[in-house]
Amino acid sequence: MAAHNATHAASAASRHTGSDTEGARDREIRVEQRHLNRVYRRLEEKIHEAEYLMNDAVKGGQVGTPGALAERDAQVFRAGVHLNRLNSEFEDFLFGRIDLLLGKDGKRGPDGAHTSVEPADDAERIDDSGGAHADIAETLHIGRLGVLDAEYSPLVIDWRAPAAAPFYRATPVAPGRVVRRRVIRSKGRKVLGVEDDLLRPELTASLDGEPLSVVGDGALMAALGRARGHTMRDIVSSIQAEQDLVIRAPANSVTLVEGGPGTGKTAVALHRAAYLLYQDRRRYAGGILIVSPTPLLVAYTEGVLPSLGEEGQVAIRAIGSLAEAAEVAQRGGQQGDSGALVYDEPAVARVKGSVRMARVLRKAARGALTLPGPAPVAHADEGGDSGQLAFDELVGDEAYTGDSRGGTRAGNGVPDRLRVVAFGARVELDGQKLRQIRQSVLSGTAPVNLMRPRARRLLLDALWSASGGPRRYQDPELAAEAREAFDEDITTESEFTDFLAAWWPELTPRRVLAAMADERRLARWAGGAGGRGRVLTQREVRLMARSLRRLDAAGHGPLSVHDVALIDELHMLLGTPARPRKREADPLDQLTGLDELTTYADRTSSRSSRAERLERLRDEVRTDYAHVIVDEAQDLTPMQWRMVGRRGRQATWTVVGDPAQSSWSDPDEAAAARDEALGTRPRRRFQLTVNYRNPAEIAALASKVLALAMPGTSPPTAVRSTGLEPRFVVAGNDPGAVLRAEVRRLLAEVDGTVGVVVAMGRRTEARAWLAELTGPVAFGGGVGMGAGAGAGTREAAGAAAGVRSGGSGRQGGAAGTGEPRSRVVVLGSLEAKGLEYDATLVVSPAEIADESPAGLRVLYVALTRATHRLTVLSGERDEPDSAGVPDLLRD
Ligand SMILES: Nc1ncnc2c1ncn2[C@@H]1O[C@H](COP(=O)(O)OP(=O)(O)OP(=O)(O)O)[C@@H](O)[C@H]1O
Repeated sequence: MAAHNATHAASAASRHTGSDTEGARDREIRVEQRHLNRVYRRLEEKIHEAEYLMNDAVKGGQVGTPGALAERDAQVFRAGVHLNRLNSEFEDFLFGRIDLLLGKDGKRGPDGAHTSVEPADDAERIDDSGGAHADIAETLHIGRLGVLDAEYSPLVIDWRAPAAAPFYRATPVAPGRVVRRRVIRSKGRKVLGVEDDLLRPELTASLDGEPLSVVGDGALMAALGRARGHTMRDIVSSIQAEQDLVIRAPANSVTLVEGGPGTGKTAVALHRAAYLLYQDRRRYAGGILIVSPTPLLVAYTEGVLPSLGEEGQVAIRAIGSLAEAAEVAQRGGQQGDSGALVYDEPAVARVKGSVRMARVLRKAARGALTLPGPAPVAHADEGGDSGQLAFDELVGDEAYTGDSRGGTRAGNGVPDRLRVVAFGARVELDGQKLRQIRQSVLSGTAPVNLMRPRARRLLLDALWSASGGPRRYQDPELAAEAREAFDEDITTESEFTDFLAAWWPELTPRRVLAAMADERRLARWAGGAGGRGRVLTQREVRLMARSLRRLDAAGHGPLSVHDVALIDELHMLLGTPARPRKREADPLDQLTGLDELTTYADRTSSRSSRAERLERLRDEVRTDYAHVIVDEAQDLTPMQWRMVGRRGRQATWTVVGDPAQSSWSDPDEAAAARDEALGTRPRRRFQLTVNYRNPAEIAALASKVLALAMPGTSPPTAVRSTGLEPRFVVAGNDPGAVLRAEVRRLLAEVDGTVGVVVAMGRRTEARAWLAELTGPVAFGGGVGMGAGAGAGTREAAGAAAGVRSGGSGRQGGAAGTGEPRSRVVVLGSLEAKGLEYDATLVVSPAEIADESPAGLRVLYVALTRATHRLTVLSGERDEPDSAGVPDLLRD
């Protein structure tokens, strides 16, 4: 390659940023418009082809053999899918273009583009004065789907194809063949704008004999400056090189991605899912699971994959709705299918999330066999200690001491004696014998509900012995016959079947969890083997038992986010029969080859509505995903890692997170659980370093908290600056009035959303303070710590998610109307995870920091949510200085 000569940089390609910008821009827009018109003409041809195929197939299948009919169905289906896809208009179907030098070899890939990454040796010419010149040898347009023209030349390259990689990867330091990278903004069939990056400024490049034109300031800034919508947008047109490396990383292992706030981890995770499906659709037909921390973040992000043409095989689930839907959803309650929305207070969350719970649950799953039959529903008082459950006075295994109060039932209502009549004689097993049998069965390792057949067999053996049967029949054959008749005699008697149902009941995870609301019982289950080594302290037992009193005896009632992992663990220990998985065969897999214009979304969207598909995903018990993506991985507790791990035993993984934002108090314990979930698979690590969300002014303030929370950790570099410093205000005697005034101020300053982030325990109060603001305010999903599920409705989650876009909201919708109703969101600090707002108002940093052992890291999250403006409101506890700057945020 010829050496680059910096002295020619100024005279290189013609950059239009001055007064001639508009003319040049219009000219370039016209050029791209012509190309887009060609693309749409080609798409229309494909639509006609598809329609023709469809009609032809329908006609051709009127008569014929079953084989011909099947062929017709396949053809009709395929054509329908085409039509469906082609008819769906993208906001920006075509979004990129790269102009390339001649490649090293002349080889072309399947999409018709040259494959060589490096330029040919003679791609550049050096003139007498040492200046480098080159002709553009190849121009590629990048879009959401690949389109070939009638001669099989590429009109549009799919963004995930190898040929599109240079669009994302090329930098001025390592440009490869790329001379100019262009981002094209279009809506439907109309090109609205172009932004260029020149990657070889030292080169004088020409295209078709004309100097290469360069318009605008570059793709990224254009993308970041654009108004944001109500939900997360894809970043397909401005993926940066370090992000692209993650998106396209090979998936045969574990991809671990770390990066500070706003570095695009969530965006990258979503694009990676789309990329993996494109790369190997057959392999990922097994499904991709994306685990998200909150329903709010799910609602915010779930539109990204459909915008990339993918959704059918990707399930985005909040960690609180990951367990089997039937277990999590409460009947007749507020939760519906949003999963758990209740947050436990930090001390309780710490107990429930700890890996020690696995030992407690193992004991509970066995011990719960001696719970009485379903107790009458008794709703506990949510608020305090007064909630007593119907089975509060009951005791567990210790009841079996041969004391047979009440005939055949122990004081706890569980039978402690079995009396049956066989062959006309009464046969009986006493409490001690029954205990022996139970212990013998429980010495096995099978799930408790699946041990019942063995328990039944041992009971029959014991009854046979007690009846004297073995002594009466010397001849083995006669003995076997008599035993068979004996068993049949007994097992058809209701005494026996009723006994078995009560003595070895089928347990549900909810019921066992609810049983832990009894402090004495829980203390026993948490007692450690042989009374040695208590698993939970007395205080932990008390806290946990109290938190479970929101469930009735059968386990109905709202689950907390942390309860869900316990339910899932119990599900495994009990072996509640799983509903069969309704796995869909991909009908196109059987056809030859996949057309460049189809995706799985095509194939499914013609068959069922999106809602139905989501419903189906929710109903499935999936333990065999092909790839698992964990977002905000730093927040998973050890028990949650166990739950997620069970869903990806055979999977490859992508794990994205930021230790500095972890709300979990014991990162070492969580890391050990994570390692166990990921097993011995090799790891590939990536670091994202650029903050695309926060302006430098806000990032600088947040980095002060980072220095306290994680000394020695470098914050990511903010990519832009607004000149707007964070504002500090002291609440004084009337915090409500000050808060309202500050919110009004922010509403006037930004066009879009305002997120008010408060300590979890302050949410109800903050909501009341803001209720006086004109119009109601949307509140974050979730409910008060340990309180009822008042605000945890789907509507609240939806409303909050709907306005939480973090963009300026100028794109229209309620955010653009100036109505406070849908522009202000009140969130607890834990609910703010992953979200972003145009402006954020953080109320009392000290209160947020003091709320849990991980409080400083939670505060770091709160301070990094704003895309434009940040206000910090301090109370006395914050010890603000004369400028209102709280102690925690001073230098
Ligand atoms: N390459 C990019 N081009 C345009 N916008 C981008 C790019 N990368 C990230 N962004 C934007 O930056 C914002 C932050 O991205 P994202 O939420 O994925 O970051 P994150 O690392 O998950 O943050 P956090 O850790 O705070 O949750 C989003 O608005 C996203 O669209």
